Amino acid sequence: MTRISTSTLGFPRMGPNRELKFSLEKYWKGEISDIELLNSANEIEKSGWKLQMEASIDRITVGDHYLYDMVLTWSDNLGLCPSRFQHMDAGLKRMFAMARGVDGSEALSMKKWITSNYHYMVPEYDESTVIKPNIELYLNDIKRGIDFLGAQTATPVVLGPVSLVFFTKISHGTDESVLATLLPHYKNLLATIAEMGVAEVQIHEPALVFAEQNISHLLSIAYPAILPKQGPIINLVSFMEDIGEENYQWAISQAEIGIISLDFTRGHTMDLIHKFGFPQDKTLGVGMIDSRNVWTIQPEKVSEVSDFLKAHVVKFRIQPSGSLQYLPWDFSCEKELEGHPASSLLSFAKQKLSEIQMVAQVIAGDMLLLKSHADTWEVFYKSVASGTNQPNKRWTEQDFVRSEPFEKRNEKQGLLGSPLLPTTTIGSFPQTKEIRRLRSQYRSGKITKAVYEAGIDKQIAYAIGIQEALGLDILVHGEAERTDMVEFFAHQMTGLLFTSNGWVQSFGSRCVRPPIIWTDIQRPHPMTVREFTVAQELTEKPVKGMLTGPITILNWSFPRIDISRKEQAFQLALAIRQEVKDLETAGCRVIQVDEPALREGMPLRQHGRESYLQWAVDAFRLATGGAKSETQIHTHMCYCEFKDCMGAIDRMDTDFNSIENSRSDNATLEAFVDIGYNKGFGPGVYDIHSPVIPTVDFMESKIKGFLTCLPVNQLIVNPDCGLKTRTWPETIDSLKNMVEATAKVRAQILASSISPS
Ligand code: MET
Ligand SMILES: [Zn+2]
Repeated sequence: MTRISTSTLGFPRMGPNRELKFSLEKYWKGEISDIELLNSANEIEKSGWKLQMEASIDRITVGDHYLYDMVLTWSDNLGLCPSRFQHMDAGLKRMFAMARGVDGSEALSMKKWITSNYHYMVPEYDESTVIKPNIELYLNDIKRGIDFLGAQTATPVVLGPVSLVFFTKISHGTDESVLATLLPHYKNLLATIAEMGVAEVQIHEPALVFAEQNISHLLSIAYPAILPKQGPIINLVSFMEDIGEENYQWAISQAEIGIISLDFTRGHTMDLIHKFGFPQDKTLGVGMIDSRNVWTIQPEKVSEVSDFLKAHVVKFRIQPSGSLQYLPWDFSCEKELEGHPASSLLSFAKQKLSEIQMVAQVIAGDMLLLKSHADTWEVFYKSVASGTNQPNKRWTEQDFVRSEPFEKRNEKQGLLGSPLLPTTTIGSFPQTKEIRRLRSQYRSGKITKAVYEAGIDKQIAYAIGIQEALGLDILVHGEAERTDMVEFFAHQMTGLLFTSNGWVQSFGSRCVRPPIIWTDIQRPHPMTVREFTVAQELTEKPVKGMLTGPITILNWSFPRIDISRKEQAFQLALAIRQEVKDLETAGCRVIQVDEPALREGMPLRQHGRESYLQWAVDAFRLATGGAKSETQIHTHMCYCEFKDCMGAIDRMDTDFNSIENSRSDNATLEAFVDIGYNKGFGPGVYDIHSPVIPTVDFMESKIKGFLTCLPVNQLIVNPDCGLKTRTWPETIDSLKNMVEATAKVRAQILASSISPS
């Protein structure tokens, strides 16, 4: 059997026990120095290299152990720095200032990374930006990689120039002009790397998958200008989707590109190869090991790709579909899952390395190995009731529709006793040390359930007291009992698994532990009714029931790969639907079902979008459609572009929609106005990520601005998102100003000094 070679495209950066998170947080507090931070990061990187070496991976990436985010590091490497940070010397302090803001200089904005729950920092290029590379640290990292792994194995990663331009917000010049400024520096960089003697360089061009946004002219300008005629083989890397016909044809025609790495887990990569062929003199990087899901590859997929490669491709290698950064580090730490029926099929980053080798061996002809892999799946199937076993008719057409249209519901609901422009918040209040201690003591069995619940109730009472004192109109219980808005619900449903150490980076030092859907989902008991009741008994004002929607739970979990996402979303929706009923029975008049991840799950390409939005919105409607007309259903969404899914948002048919708005220059608000959105609407009046207290004037003018395009009875006043990352003093001061700003606008309306449209 010939051996098939293997490669990786990146490894988790946080470390086996989130070491990087803790080092970063110490560094930001000034407790450790630059050197100490770098030493800690280098140790983590080395342990990742070791695992990959032990798994005999042929090409292992180096220079990609980003301390915060790849796009941020690369913009910093090249000196892409907006004017407000230029007073700082290049280096770690400046890079973190760009990520987190400093001395009143607002941080770069943060966006969700290509259909995932990872976030990147948006680089900015303004009139004062001078491209001035600062790559000493990077070259040092490469050198360490070569010393550790050898020049044949160590494979430097570079973020490609076209992607860097594509992701940059350019306020001075054009894509072409910024690209032209960058190219000489890329050329030098690649020449410098070539001199270091490595066998291969990976140029990551994530922008390639945005095939509908025509970047091929940028590619054609960039690549001839930067690639060295001699030196390491160039591996052009893409992930998250196929790269579309135009980009594919461009890539296969580039003589200087020796390897093309494509995603075989999403999109239609095989169709592209089928249609246009794959050149015999190039190597195909077959990204068939899913870097975004913990489930091990299905045997049918191995056979399908294997047959395809034999028929169409001469030279290829096996690799993950993208960086393994979207996965936790090592499944074997999950002692509590030992012996679980799913455990032999779950693979974290370390296990993915063996999976790569397993697949490579099967494709090289080891059919016994394939058989034993198929047997593992069979054993699993025999031991679980899978989603396909559920009876078909679990819902009827009517279950997706509220019993009356919005106008009728609106009449019945009124403003629930609130005045004009009701004020509210998005759900969570500051997660103090005390709350975190309470939860962790309960988790570890140090305190009883009764003591824990009494502690939570104290927090609820405090939150209600504050809201009453501030004069807010629709109150929340504050979410003190929730570590995370998905984990909290998933924990109480059957069919989902939890890890104790399965952390994945979401942004900066923040990590999440996505649940793993392993079998049918059910909700055996009410999940939120106790806390709601405690809160509602303390006040005459309406308390919002607070739920996470089915699409967000699905998108922030690792779903089963052999059951459709739609089926899994509907199962989650039915569970939420029961909760809505129980909240109503407990006297809840307003229920907010959060869907911040609706947009993020939307496929990149137009043709996939419609069907996704169809079932995603259906799932939301299945979750909420059973609510009585008198029950006001709210939703909340944040930190994404809404413009291209407005129809879907309208179809969700919620009574109110509170959305994040302040970081986007009212663009979101305009998008709602443009489609003639006629339901209740709460565009955020202040940015909750900033420690700055918004002034009364600032919010008063925001609200008045909203009133120039929306009728007053359609508006609700709220911050951008939940307040759990803020402190109580900040929260109180900000909300006090928000209520005061609202009161001023109300008074002006009543005195008719402004006439709402
Ligand atoms: C990311 S959206 C967060 C919504 C949630 N209800 C909260 O207030 O934290
Ligand atoms: Zn939010």
